[in-house]
Amino acid sequence: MTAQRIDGKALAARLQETVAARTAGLGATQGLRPGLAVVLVGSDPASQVYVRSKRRRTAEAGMQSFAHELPEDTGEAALLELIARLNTDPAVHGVLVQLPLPAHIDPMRVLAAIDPAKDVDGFHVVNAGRLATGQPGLVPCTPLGCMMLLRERHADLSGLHAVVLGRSNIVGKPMAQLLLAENCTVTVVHSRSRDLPMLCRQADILVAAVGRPELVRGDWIRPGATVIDVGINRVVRPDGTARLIGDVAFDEAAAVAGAITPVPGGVGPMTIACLLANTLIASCRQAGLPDPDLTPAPGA
Ligand SMILES: Nc1nc(=O)c2c([nH]1)NC[C@@H]1CN(c3ccc(C(=O)N[C@@H](CCC(=O)O)C(=O)O)cc3)C=[N+]21
Ligand SMILES: [Mg+2]
Repeated sequence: MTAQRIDGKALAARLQETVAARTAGLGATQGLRPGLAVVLVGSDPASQVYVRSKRRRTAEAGMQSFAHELPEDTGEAALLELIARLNTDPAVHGVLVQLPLPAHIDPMRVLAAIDPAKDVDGFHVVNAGRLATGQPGLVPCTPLGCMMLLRERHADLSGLHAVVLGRSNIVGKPMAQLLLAENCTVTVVHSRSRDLPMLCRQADILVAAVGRPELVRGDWIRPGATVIDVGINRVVRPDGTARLIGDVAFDEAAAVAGAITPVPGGVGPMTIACLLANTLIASCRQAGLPDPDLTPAPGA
């Protein structure tokens, strides 16, 4: 048996197209142009690549992109001051501070400073609390993208057993909340869990988000399960070139699973498309407009 490959790159392109169409509509009917500010502190090369890619996709969607690149030795106070300015800037509807931050800056303080209405990462405790209590807010991009990928395979998740491997605030915990809201039975497992392979084998849906290259082997997968691989691990080949691998040993898992997302081309592209979707949603709410319809136009 070979699993269905869930194509995140194609789904992300479709979502981005829909977001771009709705963005153009907002401009034409409301004179409103969504704006996203992306803040990068320091010069971590991987972060620079991600941030550049976010800016390019923001512009492609017809949104305004505001770039703020601060030196590595920027103080926490200066960063908080910038966030305060972005919070009150009417042209800015979304604020994203790229993580990780340099060690001398407390990420919790920084995330707490972002206006929850502009928190397009969905990392503010107010948005985390809204998600946990079933109230409308902004949902973290990676788990939101994972839910859209799951919908490619499952019309209804009700009653399915979902196992989330990883308990981070940015993926594992919000992922568990979203699955619970879709009536899954949810188990969250992590590095201290006893017998990880046995626990993962219970999963109709397995979401791997631990950041350990190819931790999940073929014999951890229940036959026919849907596997969502959130891992983005950069590994260097013997010849010195780099490649990306997931948290799941793809070939082994694909031989057992019913459906699986690849790395690259799975969750990663959906994360950025959902960032644009969140920026559009935040813009509409700040303008007092209803949420945009993000289901693709017929034939798209
Ligand atoms: N405040 C904040 N918000 C984030 O959303 C955030 C962050 N900080 N820090 C870093 C992580 C990582 N992240 C990715 C986004 C897209 C891809 C992506 O598009 N990946 C492509 C491949 C890209 C490549 O080739 O390097 C793929 O999987 O196909 C990956 C990783 C967002 N992050
Ligand atoms: Mg991917």
